[in-house]
Amino acid sequence: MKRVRLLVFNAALGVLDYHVPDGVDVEYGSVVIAPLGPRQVLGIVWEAERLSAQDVPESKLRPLLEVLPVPPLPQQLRRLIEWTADYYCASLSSVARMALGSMAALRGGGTTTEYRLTGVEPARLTPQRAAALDALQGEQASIRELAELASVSEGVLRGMAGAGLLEPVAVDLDRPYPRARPEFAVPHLSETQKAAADTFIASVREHQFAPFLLDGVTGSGKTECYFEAVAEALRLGRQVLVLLPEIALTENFLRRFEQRFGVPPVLWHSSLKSSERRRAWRAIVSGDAQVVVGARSALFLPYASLGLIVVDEAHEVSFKQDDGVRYNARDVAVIRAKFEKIPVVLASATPALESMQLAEAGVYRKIELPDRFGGAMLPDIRIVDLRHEPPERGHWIAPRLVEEMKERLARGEQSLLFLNRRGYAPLTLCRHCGYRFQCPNCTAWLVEHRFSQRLACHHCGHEVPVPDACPECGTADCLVACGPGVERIADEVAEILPEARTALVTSDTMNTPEAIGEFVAKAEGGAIDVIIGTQLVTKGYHFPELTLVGVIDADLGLEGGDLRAAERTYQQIAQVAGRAGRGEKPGEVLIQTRHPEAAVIAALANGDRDAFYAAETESRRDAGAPPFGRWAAIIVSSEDQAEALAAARAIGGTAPNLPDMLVLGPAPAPLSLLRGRHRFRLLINARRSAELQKALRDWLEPLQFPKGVRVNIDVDPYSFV
Ligand SMILES: Nc1ncnc2c1ncn2[C@@H]1O[C@H](COP(=O)(O)OP(=O)(O)OP(=O)(O)O)[C@@H](O)[C@H]1O
Ligand SMILES: [Zn+2]
Repeated sequence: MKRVRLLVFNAALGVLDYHVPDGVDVEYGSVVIAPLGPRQVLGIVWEAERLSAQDVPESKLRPLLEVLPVPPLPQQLRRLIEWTADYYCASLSSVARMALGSMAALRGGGTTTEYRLTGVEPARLTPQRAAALDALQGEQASIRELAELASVSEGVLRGMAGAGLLEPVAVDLDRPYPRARPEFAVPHLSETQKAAADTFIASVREHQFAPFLLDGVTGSGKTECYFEAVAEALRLGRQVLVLLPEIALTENFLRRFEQRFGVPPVLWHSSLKSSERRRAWRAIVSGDAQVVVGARSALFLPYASLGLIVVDEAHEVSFKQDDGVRYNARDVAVIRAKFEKIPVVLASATPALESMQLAEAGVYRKIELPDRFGGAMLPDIRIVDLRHEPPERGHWIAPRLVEEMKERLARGEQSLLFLNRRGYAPLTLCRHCGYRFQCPNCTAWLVEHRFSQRLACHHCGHEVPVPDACPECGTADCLVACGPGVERIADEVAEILPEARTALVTSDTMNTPEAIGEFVAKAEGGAIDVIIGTQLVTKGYHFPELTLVGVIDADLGLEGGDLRAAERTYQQIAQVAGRAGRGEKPGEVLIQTRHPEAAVIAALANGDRDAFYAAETESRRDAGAPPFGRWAAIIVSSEDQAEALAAARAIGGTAPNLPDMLVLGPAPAPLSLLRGRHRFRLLINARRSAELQKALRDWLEPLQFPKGVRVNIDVDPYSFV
């Protein structure tokens, strides 16, 4: 090639042509450095006919500077990048960026320097050094990462290195990962499990596109089944990608994986240290990484020879990314499998309605595991009607649930209380003047956190200490906490069962792998009597002694204008209920509600999943909602309210008039102020036949907005705030 077209990592420019100097070898997919004005830019060599660019005469082309020493991005991945950009109305470069690791990873292996404590403990220390010594026990990372961990400046750490308190360690960036062993601990599968596993194994061997919906009740052994497919891919020397919805779940997964295959898998997520990131990326690209477990961002990496993708807890909404490229990793995983010609397994006990529909239509092959493993029964589910059995004044746990918890404690069994609300109380107000604490940057109340003694915004992170007096009227000791968060429930448990050993499980308390690991070990070892947690404890865990689950407020998720509220409530409660009675003892679930008549609550109480899906399907069909119709959202925001409104009106005013597309709005978003930006939304409801993305592009591309305005398109939105 003498002339190449590059996808460049510069949002404004996008595509540029360059000259290839003599003696330089490039292929499609090569990652290169090119000159751009006085600077340099990273680019990927792309098929010229697939990207339109300005025609520049040969003589004006500037030469490429360098081809980076990494394998070219494979063709299947380039097609996936194009598909994703097209489907989600995103720029190619923003999608392609997710395929590349750090610049350092692209530059090649070698070594990097990390630091760790030497163990020297001087007699006298500055408070900052003392704090750093405490915080950095057992850690090894770059100075910058350690500074962040210890909340001190890099200067302090450099000083400590100079004083011999920290020592440098050379880290080989390309050191290989230990090899996973498919025969390390082969389980004895039940007949149904074996049939499922054999189907997956055959499919891995075939190396053809095959989407599966693994629909198995909680505790049926879905993991064991797809592990057999992983084993087969390992035997064949192909790579496997397992996507999990949250980093918090990886800890548990790592342990199970290690028990089965003898070594942990390769991790990929946003909080890896830079050296781990480089090592993982390079191993993924070379094919050395056999099994990669990650959050959604692992989906776009340039695997050398992918043989299988698993999306576990595939119904989880966190597979949908809500900033940057607004893609749904579950859906893109299926598309990737198609381009790679491999099987993809979507595993869930509560599949999304969209997935069920695709299975029914024969697009996905449904594999069912209708029973729990080892003869365990699904738990008994009962309703506590809070209108007839209210908790005591100022309390949140109804008497019947209290009694059941006491019984469990007496028998040495575990209980789990679920409330999907972090903090102590969602609203704080002044008893004297009615003042409510609100976030200055967002349309949201500040949530009280008792442990940290702060009022915090869960949207932007704004925090203030809890004041002694009302900031409005100045009255002292007049603030009241309204409503419960998990911290408040934990207080109540301490009051009613003072002798119980409790664990509070939220993203505030379980924010490191160590904390999660410690919790799991304690819960499994019977050192915890009552677990109180948010959605973090609803899935993935297997505690055999856990026999009681209490849902504190089943109505919580049904409030608000979310189009998937009923489905989400169903999934969340069915999942948390699924933690009960997984061992030999039967489980029981009590659901506290004020709306026992609501279809979703009734379906849960009757254990009638089909009834729920049938009712939900009908209401979606009536509303033209997915999977029967499609939604897209346009979110317009600016720090200036008038500017945002004007832009939203301009968009609304030029809305296309198409027979298969209905445009609603603009209207102020429910979160009309978020991180200091004023927000307006338009919602588009389209028939399946509509060319939705094309219509959106034709509509929005000609429009021009002031610099401060952001216009985001959200195709298949999950968030309606
Ligand atoms: N064939 C088997 N042999 C031994 N143990 C098994 C087998 N199948 C499942 N188990 C055990 O049963 C428990 C439940 O299995 P697993 O966690 O895979 O279920 P799951 O379907 O993923 O459940 P959930 O959806 O609730 O997370 C686990 O502890 C698992 O190790
Ligand atoms: Zn805020």
